[in-house]
Amino acid sequence: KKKVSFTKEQQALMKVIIDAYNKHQIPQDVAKKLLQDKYSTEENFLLLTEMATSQVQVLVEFTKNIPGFLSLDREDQIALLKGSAVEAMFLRSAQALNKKMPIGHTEVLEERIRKSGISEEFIKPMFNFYKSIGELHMVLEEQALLTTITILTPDRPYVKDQPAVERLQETALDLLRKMCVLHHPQEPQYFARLLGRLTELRTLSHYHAEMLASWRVNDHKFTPLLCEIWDVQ
Ligand SMILES: O=C(NC1CCCCC1)[C@H](C1CCCCC1)n1c(-c2ccc(-c3nnn[nH]3)cc2)nc2ccccc21
Repeated sequence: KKKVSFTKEQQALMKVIIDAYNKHQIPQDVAKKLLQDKYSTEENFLLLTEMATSQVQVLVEFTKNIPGFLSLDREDQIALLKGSAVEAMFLRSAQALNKKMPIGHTEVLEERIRKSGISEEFIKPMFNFYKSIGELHMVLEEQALLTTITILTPDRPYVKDQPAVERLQETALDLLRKMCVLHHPQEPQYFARLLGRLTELRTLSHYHAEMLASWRVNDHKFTPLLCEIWDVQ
């Protein structure tokens, strides 16, 4: 069994990120709502915009707890949030679908999402991503670090001081690499597989504008915050 040791700084960083990740869960559980009732396409679209709006607020609070994030140039902080919001939403959605649920609940939830009103052509890549995340059986630390690494992506549009972001991301990557060895000792390629999901996530988020437009609703209404962060309307 490979020995994994963490420096004092890494232990402190992990605690801060886990506390922030736990604190900033989505207030009410969208999966529970979807399991309770069947909603119309209009209601589902409204639910999506409400959940996504609260998730962006949660994401902003979470990033404030990432050591070093608030020391970045303020415009770069905004560029990182804007650049990662959709990816963070799909990561959270994947975790919502892959959470342990009573027998049969996951299938009902999956069906409700397939029939929610999003057009067929996007269901496949979206569920492929959800399944590939589920197969990894990430522990909480890995989920929190993966979200952190997604936020701290240096090559987002309009980021001026990329090296400063790279330094922060590298710290989180070093920690994630060790976490993977600790929690998945039998899978030496696990860390590489995890990072491979970020490529799939970026591809999925390229479809996002089209996905939104494809919902069969009369009026695609968004909150002011989503208009800002999703570049819509
Ligand atoms: O609310 C949701 N996700 C929140 C999860 C927590 C973070 C913030 C987003 C949506 C549901 C909305 C209501 C209709 C069913 C889907 N959701 C999605 C989903 C579906 C389509 C788009 C999308 N984006 N652009 N066009 N469609 C995004 C996300 N995947 C989910 C997997 C598990 C649980 C819920 C899931």
